[in-house]
Amino acid sequence: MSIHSPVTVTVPATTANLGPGFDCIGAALTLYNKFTFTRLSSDTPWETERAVRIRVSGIEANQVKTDETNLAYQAFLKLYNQIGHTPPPVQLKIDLDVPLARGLGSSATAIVGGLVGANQLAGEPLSQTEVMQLAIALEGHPDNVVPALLGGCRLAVRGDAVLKEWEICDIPWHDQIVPVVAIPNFELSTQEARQVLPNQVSRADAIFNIAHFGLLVRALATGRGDWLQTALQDTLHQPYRQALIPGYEAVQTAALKAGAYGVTISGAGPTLLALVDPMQAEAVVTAMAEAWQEVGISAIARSHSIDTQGTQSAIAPAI
Ligand SMILES: Nc1ncnc2c1ncn2[C@@H]1O[C@H](COP(=O)(O)OP(=O)(O)O)[C@@H](O)[C@H]1O
Ligand SMILES: N[C@@H](CCOP(=O)(O)O)C(=O)O
Repeated sequence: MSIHSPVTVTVPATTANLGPGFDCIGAALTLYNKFTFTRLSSDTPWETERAVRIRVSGIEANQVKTDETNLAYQAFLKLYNQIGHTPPPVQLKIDLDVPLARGLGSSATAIVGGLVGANQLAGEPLSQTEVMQLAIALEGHPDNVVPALLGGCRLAVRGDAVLKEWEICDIPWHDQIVPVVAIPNFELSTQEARQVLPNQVSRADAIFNIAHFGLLVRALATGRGDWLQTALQDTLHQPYRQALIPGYEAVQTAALKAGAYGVTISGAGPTLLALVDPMQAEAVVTAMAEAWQEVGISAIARSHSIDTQGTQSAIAPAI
């Protein structure tokens, strides 16, 4: 069997929405999934039956599909379809550190990992912007795939008659604002968490979110932690999703009591995100994990940094 150079794609987790920025803003975190694609020649027996062989390791590995319906492989196929080439048979190794269906962008890592891996194997026919557009189309919203691909905190604005394509803005994030995530041991799929949202909102709610989003962006840029509790308030998704997250109130209260600037749902949940001063990070981590424990739910809490690199790919020497 001849095996070509493996391509390893490392994709960061994300925390999307950041309160009032529903479906628009997200930040990459220093927590990663790895996707390694190895193109195989078509002269081996198993390859005549199956186009892909998938191995998954790391946390919750047994929950990830290992057949053709795997999301990273579907994204891989999408890119080949887009460029009009027949996808080669591949071996895909996935190493997981991002927990599934917790609001930390695991699906975004799979989509970005599959697209970038395919683009590399195909000799980079698509630009990063074209890959990003495919990723947004596959995920259905930009706020996790864009920071996963580009790193940092990113605002995505849909194109219109003037701006033909998505406009992506880098949102400055002050180094004295630390993200703490508290991840409970139950899943909440993004699909389920979107089903509870109303299709229409009132003018008052729209104005509320516009004002709070402006405050959020200024607070993140300037390090005005005292603005964050207010700035993270939202009327578009959080009021409807809280009921899907047992322990929400208790964990939020505990984090604020321990000194967090503010608390919000990470992505579609159930992970809760606290923004904190670096000196308070440890106390907030402990308080959030304990508060969840007290309502009978085990949880892992930890602080991260904002990943500024985005998705990285590396080609290993041919075996
Ligand atoms: N590494 C992966 N490989 C393949 N599929 C994945 C991977 N990570 C996540 N997924 C798919 O995405 C689903 C979770 O997506 P979603 O509900 O949007 O949650 P999240 O908030 O983690 O993105 C998983 O149930 C799985 O089907
Ligand atoms: N804006 C989306 C974000 C989903 O992010 P994820 O990390 O939960 O996939 C939403 O809130 O539905």
